[in-house]
Amino acid sequence: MENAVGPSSPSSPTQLAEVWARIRGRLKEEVGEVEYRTWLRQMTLASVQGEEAIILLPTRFLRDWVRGHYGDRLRALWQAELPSIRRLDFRVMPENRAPEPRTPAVTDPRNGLAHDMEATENAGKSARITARQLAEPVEAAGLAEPLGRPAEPRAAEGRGDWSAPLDPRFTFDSFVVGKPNEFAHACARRVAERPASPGFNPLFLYGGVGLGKTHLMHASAWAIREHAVADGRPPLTVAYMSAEKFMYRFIAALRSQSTMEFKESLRSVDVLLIDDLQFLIGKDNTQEEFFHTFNALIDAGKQIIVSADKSPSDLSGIEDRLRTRLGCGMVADLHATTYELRISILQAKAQTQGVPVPVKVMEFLAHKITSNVRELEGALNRLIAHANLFGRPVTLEGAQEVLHDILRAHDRRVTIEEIQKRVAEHYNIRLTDMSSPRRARAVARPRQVAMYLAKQLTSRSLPEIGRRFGGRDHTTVMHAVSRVAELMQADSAFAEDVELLRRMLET
Ligand SMILES: Nc1ncnc2c1ncn2[C@@H]1O[C@H](COP(=O)(O)OP(=O)(O)OP(=O)(O)O)[C@@H](O)[C@H]1O
Repeated sequence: MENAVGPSSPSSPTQLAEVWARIRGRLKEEVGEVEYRTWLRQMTLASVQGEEAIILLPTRFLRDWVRGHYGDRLRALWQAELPSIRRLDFRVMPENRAPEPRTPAVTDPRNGLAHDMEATENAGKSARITARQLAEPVEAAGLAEPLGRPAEPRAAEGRGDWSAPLDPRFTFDSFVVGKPNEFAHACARRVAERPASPGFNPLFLYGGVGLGKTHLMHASAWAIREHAVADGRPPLTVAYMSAEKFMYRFIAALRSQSTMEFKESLRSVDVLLIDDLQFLIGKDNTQEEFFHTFNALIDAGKQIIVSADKSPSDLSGIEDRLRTRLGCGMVADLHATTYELRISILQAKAQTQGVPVPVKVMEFLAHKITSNVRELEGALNRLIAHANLFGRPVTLEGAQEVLHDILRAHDRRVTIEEIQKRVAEHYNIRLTDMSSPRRARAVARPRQVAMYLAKQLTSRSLPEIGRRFGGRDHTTVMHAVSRVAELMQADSAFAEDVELLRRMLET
């Protein structure tokens, strides 16, 4: 591995990794979590050679997109960190590289209609395929390929931009089954085999962050589509979107007086996947629209799969009639991972990447990173990227060094007192006001922020948090948490403030 040269070069691999982590962190702050997760999360730094940093992406489509949309910004961020870097070279990860295209990439992928079709065709599971393409004709679908091969790009047909791409990595093949997720997995498989059968419609998947809800949803959708193709049935339309996106599309349709079009486009799908339904809590109008869409699809014998962080009965803030409907199919939860499942997942992921990872390192990770699979996967990817970058094997010592920041965050327990102190300082109020009965907004809002952060950053229950804030009731805490979440959605400056506090508390 060649490091950067020049006066501002990092002197060690760890420093370079830190530079890269900072650049990613900044970009994430600038573009926001959702955009970052969609387009940028899969970037890997391959090497720094002289004036050039080489960045890898899993597909040609993503490479072109990232280069086209974020290339300049990334270069500026690199220059701010290491002025010696003058160029960025975006490449497709070698194992995913596909032959050059016969046709160029087409149209904006955000409209859910088209992308670098041939990259998808050639890269198989490594490419992103839009929901629209799931509905491509059978002849073009290629039965031999698990994901099918999309047809030639069509002209945009104005189906709206309500559907997001399914993630080609999220299949049943890549899902590791263990005790905590076996029931949810069995349900998702059952739905994939016989969609829209009574008792399994809707399928409601719930569980904590990063435990595989989205993965299972997408896996079902891929499989439903494959089965239809294999049985020679007409192609199915699968639409996937977050509840948040549903709301924004709905609002946009209201504004542009095109609600009929919105309704029709949604009601014409065969399978509807809605992620993170909890976002609709307190959004009564959107809930109502969703309720009607839901009923229309179920009545028409279409499959719906929904994910959320809580079971239907615990989704307070969602109208009763919708909660009842959501719970009337199959409800399956994903439990927190066990040590055994974490080890199995690490083994599977390391094997896919083709990099030997010593058992000791896997045990270490499985012991240390217990929160969710996303973090576990992220840590492993970082180790592997590091090993590739510097041409060294993965070792336990290396892992401790490379992951020191993640491990520190996991070792660290933020206390409610620290949160109160930090928030009080930030908003310039007295610490005692955290537990005082004062209700003036100048103190009530910071208090709500502190309650929200206490819920996010500690494992304390709502009643316990309430007790620490001057003996308040758990419903007050609950209200504070949803109010702050709502304000964060509506006011980006406020959201930034809260995120900043969270970061300060986490480090
Ligand atoms: N059992 C598993 N086997 C393999 N990979 C898994 C498993 N569970 C989760 N993952 C991986 O962990 C990451 C996070 O999973 P996913 O996005 O599905 O979580 P989620 O429950 O939808 O989280 P969120 O609540 O944040 O939306 C994904 O990369 C997914 O592939």
